[in-house]
Amino acid sequence: MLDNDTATIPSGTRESETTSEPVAEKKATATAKTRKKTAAPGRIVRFIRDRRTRIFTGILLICWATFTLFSSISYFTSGAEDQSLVTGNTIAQIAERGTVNNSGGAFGAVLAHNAISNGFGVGALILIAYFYILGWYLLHNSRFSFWGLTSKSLIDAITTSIVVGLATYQLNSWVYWGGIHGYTVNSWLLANAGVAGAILVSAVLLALVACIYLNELRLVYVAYRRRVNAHKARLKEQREKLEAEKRQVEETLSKSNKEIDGDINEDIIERPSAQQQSAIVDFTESFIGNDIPAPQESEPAMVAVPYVEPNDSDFDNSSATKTYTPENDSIDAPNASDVISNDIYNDDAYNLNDDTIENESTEETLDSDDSELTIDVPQFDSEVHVSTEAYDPTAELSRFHFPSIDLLNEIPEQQVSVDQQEMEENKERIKATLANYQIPISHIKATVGPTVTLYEIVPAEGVRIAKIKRLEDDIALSLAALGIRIIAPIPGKGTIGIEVPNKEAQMVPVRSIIGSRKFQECKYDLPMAMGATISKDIFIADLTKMPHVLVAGATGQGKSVGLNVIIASLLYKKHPSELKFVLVDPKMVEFSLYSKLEKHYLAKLPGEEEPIITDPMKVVATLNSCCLEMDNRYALLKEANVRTIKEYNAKFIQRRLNPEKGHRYLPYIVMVVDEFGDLIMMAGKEVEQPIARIAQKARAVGMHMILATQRPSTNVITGIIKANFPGRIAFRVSQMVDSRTILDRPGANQLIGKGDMLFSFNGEIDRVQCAFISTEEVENIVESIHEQIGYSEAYPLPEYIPDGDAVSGALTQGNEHDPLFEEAARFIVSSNTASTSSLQRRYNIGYNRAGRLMDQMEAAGIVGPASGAKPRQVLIDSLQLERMLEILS
Ligand SMILES: Nc1ncnc2c1ncn2[C@@H]1O[C@H](COP(=O)(O)OP(=O)(O)OP(=O)(O)O)[C@@H](O)[C@H]1O
Repeated sequence: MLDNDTATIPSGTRESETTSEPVAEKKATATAKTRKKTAAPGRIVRFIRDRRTRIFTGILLICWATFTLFSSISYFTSGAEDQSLVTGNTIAQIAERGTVNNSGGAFGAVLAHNAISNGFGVGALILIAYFYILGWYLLHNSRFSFWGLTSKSLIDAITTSIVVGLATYQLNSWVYWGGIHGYTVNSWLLANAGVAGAILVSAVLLALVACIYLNELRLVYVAYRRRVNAHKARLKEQREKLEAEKRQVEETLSKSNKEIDGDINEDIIERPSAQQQSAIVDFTESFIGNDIPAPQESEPAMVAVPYVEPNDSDFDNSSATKTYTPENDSIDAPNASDVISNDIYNDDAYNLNDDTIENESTEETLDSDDSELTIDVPQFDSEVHVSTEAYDPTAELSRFHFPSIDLLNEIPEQQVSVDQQEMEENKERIKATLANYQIPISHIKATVGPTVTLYEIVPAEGVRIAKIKRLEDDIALSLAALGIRIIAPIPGKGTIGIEVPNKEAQMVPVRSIIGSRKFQECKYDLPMAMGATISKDIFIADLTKMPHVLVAGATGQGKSVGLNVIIASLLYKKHPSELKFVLVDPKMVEFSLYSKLEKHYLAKLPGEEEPIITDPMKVVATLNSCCLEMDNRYALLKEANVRTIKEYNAKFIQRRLNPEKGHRYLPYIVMVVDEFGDLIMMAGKEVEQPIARIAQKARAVGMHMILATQRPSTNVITGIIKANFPGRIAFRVSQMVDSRTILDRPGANQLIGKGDMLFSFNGEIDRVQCAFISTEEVENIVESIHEQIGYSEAYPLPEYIPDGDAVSGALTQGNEHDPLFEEAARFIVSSNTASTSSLQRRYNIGYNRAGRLMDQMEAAGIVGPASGAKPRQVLIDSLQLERMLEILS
């Protein structure tokens, strides 16, 4: 430290050392003295600021404050007895004289007496608090304003002393509650300024304290208001909720009553009186308000008792307003916690068709002399009547975000390769060629597209269109260009089009299509962004309208790119809960990239390892399984009384379909089969049949198919497939006959390749330049989805067991039962309904397998024989079944 100090001696001082020794010595001594003086306060400050000093002082202050607090509290209780001892004696004398009552001993008694009676009265407690706060700050090494805290505390203590002193001035007490200080100040004020003056001074002091703590007071007030407002909002919300629920219950009741009015058989029905009905509403309301009444004999036992059943599907915590049903003959009494849930499914609501309603939990019949209801209500095909919150299919993956558009490459628009001169020359050639055949034209206009330029001709009056059409080859010859296509006439335009390929084709980046406003705002159910038309319009088609698409084109013409664009555009628009793909790829390389989407977007057979199907035999099983899924979906639609998947899902979202009855949200399923021709060659009819079934029927249940093939020959695209695939995409094919197979007309053979395609739907043909998506872009999209949380597994397709194969043969011939036999038998017996469709739905199996199970149960004597449309009879109970299963095993 000293060394350092020496080092800072000014240079002038050092110079003088060399000139005169004695002067230098004097100066050095003086400097050292000054330095000593300045070093001393530095050390003190450092000592005070030292963390250890602060902690120790903090502890000391807190101990001191605690001792003073105890002594002061003790002083208030025992001070009167100690007063004579404390007054006029030193601490040593008090200790010598005898026992003091103060818990702080002689010292505590004197301390408290001086702080309270001789000091600030109860205001002394503020000073104790001051020591606590000070000690706390020091202990925690917190930054604070010492003088601010000290002055505020003093002002508080003085104010308290004066205000309390005035308030207790007349009080005949052993202690000055405002201390000597308060008493003296008030004596002076009362003597000189009167009572008004003394009150005014107290009021001014209180106002001063209020101003000092204004900010803190404001914060307290704001916090208080916030709590009050939050409480009000909560109350309001609860009130609204209760009102909404009450309205729903009333609506339901009135609907049910109307139905009852219509159908009740007068002989056996006692209709509830108006009084009973109002009691019912009250009863139901009290449940909704979580206030569950204990079952009482006089209470009307009637519909709409909310209850919660464990739900094994997506609908955890949902409750159902369930009433008496023929199956359970009773109502499960809810417990308080059960009733908290709001979601209500009530497919079963009002299926009252038996007599007395029983409360199962209490084993008591809820009837009384005047309120027993004997009701026979016809079974309605009751979809739901009460719904609260809509079901959100995306809830399970609510944090899923769609791939960003930035994952797609931004490719600057290329220069259009058709120059003005080329265009003019082509126009002249077309005119000249037509003139050679005496076809005058009144107008010609060119539109430059990404791959072709369209020359639109308006022929002079009286010219026959067929005449121009016949000149296709002549015009092509005169233009010396390949791939000329004549559209005569252009639908809806009244002109004739001649498409002439550009010398250089322009690529259409997928980003320009998917990122376009048209696509982003597109409301199609399954939008396929295809590319750009000749007039550079963005071309989007809705797969649900197609509803199945056939894609054909010679090798290397852009099929795979086209399929990737379709898949990518669907991924950009559909949430994983809304769409599933079944990807079939016999080439094994085209769709392998998508395997990472397994837990988000893919559907596969149970137990299947690979999410992309490559083995032709597995393709057969998968397609058949898709047929089962289609059948199951139809069964669900039928039960829900709707015709399309959209109506079904809408009903399900409104919670009008009970998941416990097998209903579920149905995602669209898009099956993409690449190299369909190879599959037909390998598996023939086995592949064709399920494809034809799906193509014929699956549209309504949201299952759509895209088949791609290099060989658009008639033995691949058979009549039955063609008839059921109205949407066709043709990339370039080598022969006109292939074009005819795929499009029913020539044209695809005149395309120029590299994504140049014809899109045909319902007889209308559009020439489109397919958007280009690179493998890297596909990878980016897949990766951005893969890295997000998905479902626990791929969407399970129903298990498919082929008819007549080894397994099924063994099952039936060798008297061996289906692996599901025991489970299914228990299900049938416990539910007391033996219907094949219920097995189908419950186990997600096909009709054949469910039928086989039923036959096996019939053979085992569990169910009776089939009797037309009626369900079979269940012949045994659970106990008998268990005994039978034991014997069978
Ligand atoms: N829309 C497009 N825009 C620009 N170039 C394209 C487009 N589509 C395809 N191409 C080019 O054509 C090449 C072959 O395309 P693609 O792999 O899709 O052909 P394919 O018809 O699937 O062939 P194969 O049947 O042999 O698999 C691509 O690598 C690409 O260079």
